[in-house]
Amino acid sequence: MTKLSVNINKIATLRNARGGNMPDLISVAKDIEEFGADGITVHPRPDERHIRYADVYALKEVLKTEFNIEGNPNPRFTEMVLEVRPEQVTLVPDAVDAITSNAGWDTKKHKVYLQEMIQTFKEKGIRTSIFVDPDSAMVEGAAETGTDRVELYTEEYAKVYPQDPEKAIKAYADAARTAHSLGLGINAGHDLSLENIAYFKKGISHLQEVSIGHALICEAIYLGLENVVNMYLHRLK
Ligand SMILES: CC(=O)[C@@H](O)[C@H](O)COP(=O)(O)O
Ligand SMILES: NCC(=O)COP(=O)(O)O
Repeated sequence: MTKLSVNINKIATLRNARGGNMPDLISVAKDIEEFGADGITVHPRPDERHIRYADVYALKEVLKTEFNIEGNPNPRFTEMVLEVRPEQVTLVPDAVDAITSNAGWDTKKHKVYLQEMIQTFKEKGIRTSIFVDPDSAMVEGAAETGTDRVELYTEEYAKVYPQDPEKAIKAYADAARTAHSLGLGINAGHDLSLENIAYFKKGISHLQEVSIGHALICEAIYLGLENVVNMYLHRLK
């Protein structure tokens, strides 16, 4: 069984668009858990353009499933994660102005830094995961940091999948084999969707968890649209 952690960044994006509290992030997270998801993921960014730091503390109070906090472990992020103590922290090397995550860690170059950060989080009992490209050398570097898991950055898979699924999965299957042989747990995420998730799951053995946000929220809007349009039409009769 692969766990599904729903990334709710986009719910916060929508809420922030009007400055009020609609949709209510906390209620949505609780509902997502009720609907059966295995966890909730958030990725607070320094500009708080979607998830706010205050949201993270509020979520911790109510969540019953696994809480996964993603981000670049700058001092503010690190302090928050250590206070909140989620089940999992996923370290992502995103630049302050990045529109979204766009690369995995160079685990060789940043090995000492990552070792220190991983130890800091693990001392508080927080499971750790390092965001990496599907590159066995980077997975090996991650293993040397002492992390519990890696998260395979799946944007490239999602991009290539529609033209050539076999080509799209190859590097990920190799990287996952390396990770498993080194005793690392395997997570994956970024641009996974209803279209590409089943093939990914089939091709990656020992896939423990996927975190999915952007496509899942788009799909939820689209799949709910006909129903809601009809509910309005009914009220306008
Ligand atoms: C770590 C990762 O893969 C990201 O997909 C992420 O958490 C999404 O962040 P945004 O919602 O800010 O694009
Ligand atoms: N770790 C990936 C994640 O949380 C969600 O990524 P996306 O589905 O929003 O691209």
